[in-house]
Amino acid sequence: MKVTIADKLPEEAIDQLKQLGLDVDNNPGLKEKDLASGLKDSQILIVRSTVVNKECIDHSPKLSLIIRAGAGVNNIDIEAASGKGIYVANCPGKNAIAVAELTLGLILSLDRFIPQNVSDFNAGKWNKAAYSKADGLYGKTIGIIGTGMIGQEVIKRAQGFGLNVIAWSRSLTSEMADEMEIERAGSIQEVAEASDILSVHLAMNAQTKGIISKEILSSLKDGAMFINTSRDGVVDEEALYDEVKNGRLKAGLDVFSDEPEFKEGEFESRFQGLDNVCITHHIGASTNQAQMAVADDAVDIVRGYIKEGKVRNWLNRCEHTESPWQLVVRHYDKPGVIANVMNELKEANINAQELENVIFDRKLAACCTIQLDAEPSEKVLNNICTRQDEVISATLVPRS
Ligand SMILES: NC(=O)c1ccc[n+]([C@@H]2O[C@H](COP(=O)([O-])OP(=O)(O)OC[C@H]3O[C@@H](n4cnc5c(N)ncnc54)[C@H](O)[C@@H]3O)[C@@H](O)[C@H]2O)c1
Ligand SMILES: O=C(O)CC[C@@H](O)C(=O)O
Repeated sequence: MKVTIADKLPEEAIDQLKQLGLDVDNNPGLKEKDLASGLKDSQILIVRSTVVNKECIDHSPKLSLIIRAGAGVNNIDIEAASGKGIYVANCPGKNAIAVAELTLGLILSLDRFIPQNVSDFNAGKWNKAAYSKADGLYGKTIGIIGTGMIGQEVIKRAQGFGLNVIAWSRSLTSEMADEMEIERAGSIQEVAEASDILSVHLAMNAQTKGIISKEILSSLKDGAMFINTSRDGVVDEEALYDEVKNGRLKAGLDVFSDEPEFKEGEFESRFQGLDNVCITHHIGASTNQAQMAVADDAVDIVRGYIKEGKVRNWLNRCEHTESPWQLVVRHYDKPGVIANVMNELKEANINAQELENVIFDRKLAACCTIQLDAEPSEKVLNNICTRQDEVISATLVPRS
């Protein structure tokens, strides 16, 4: 089995994949356009930020598993993968601490002008007067949008700095907020109005696109900080640019729309040269600790897939098959038993949507659970049970 790695992974992870007996095509320089012609003979693709588009998926006949060595999966066309029966999995939470650490770094940098201090120092300029005008963080309010893995790590660290935390998240309950010792808000707007710092930690998808709108940004206090370490698309970047250009807001960004796809080289951005903006090179996840944790997780997903046929963190599984019936067939463990059951269902024009076969100790008997899109008749059930040397029992259970 072949695995292609289209981004940089630690050597240790590559060695572990080889030890699993895989043919490893380690090609960290591959870009979206290189993948578009497809992966001719790879069953597994591991990427970080490299875009995996529909063309790649449509032209990769053997591809069966795509692993995002990271959290966000908006660089993978999941819909196209689902249409071709390709598993998509990610490594959630493994880089959350690293991103939270950077988030606090951006906040401190903006408050204490750290990048400008260093840059002036290196240019041989001493400017203590200019850099002695920080506000300080203690006792201020940070608003967190999205209390997933990263949001929660940011909250802990912000509390360590003596910041008050107010948060909005679609699944944040009062009980959870009490446990985290934070204030729960009813809307993003409410958070923005109360915050000196607004930090966004949402996944990027159709519902979160532009969710930090012009209105949200304009309801931030004068001089407030906006921090984005999630994805550029969650914020109305035009509105953000206007707010920082006119000096009303400060921004700390690890993600922005004209982020280069290449790893090293010259580039231009309208955010360059603004003193109230601190931008990093999409390095939220890029600590050795996080990269090792993510890579270990990716290898573990591959291991589970090739050894047990199971994909951990499988993201594009249909949550509800809507199959109204479940057929539970206890049977003797021998060749052709399930094929014969399936044949009876096929003759009755019944579709089996999901199927799981498990085997019992002593390897004599097994149990096959099949989700069906229609109710089999008595006759079909009797036909299945007729083969007494194969089937022990067949029980039909309604799923609703
Ligand atoms: N800067 C970096 O290097 C870096 C590294 C890791 C992750 N990220 C980004 O940060 C994001 C968050 O990462 P995480 O590990 O906290 O993920 P997570 O899955 O734990 O949290 C995602 C959050 O987004 C919310 N969300 C998702 N869909 C939503 C919707 N439709 N409406 C409202 N809320 C929605 C969830 O409720 C949750 O609060 C990732 O998706 C990724 O884009 C960036
Ligand atoms: O791999 C990276 O460098 C970025 C990863 C990050 O954006 C993520 O979503 O996990």
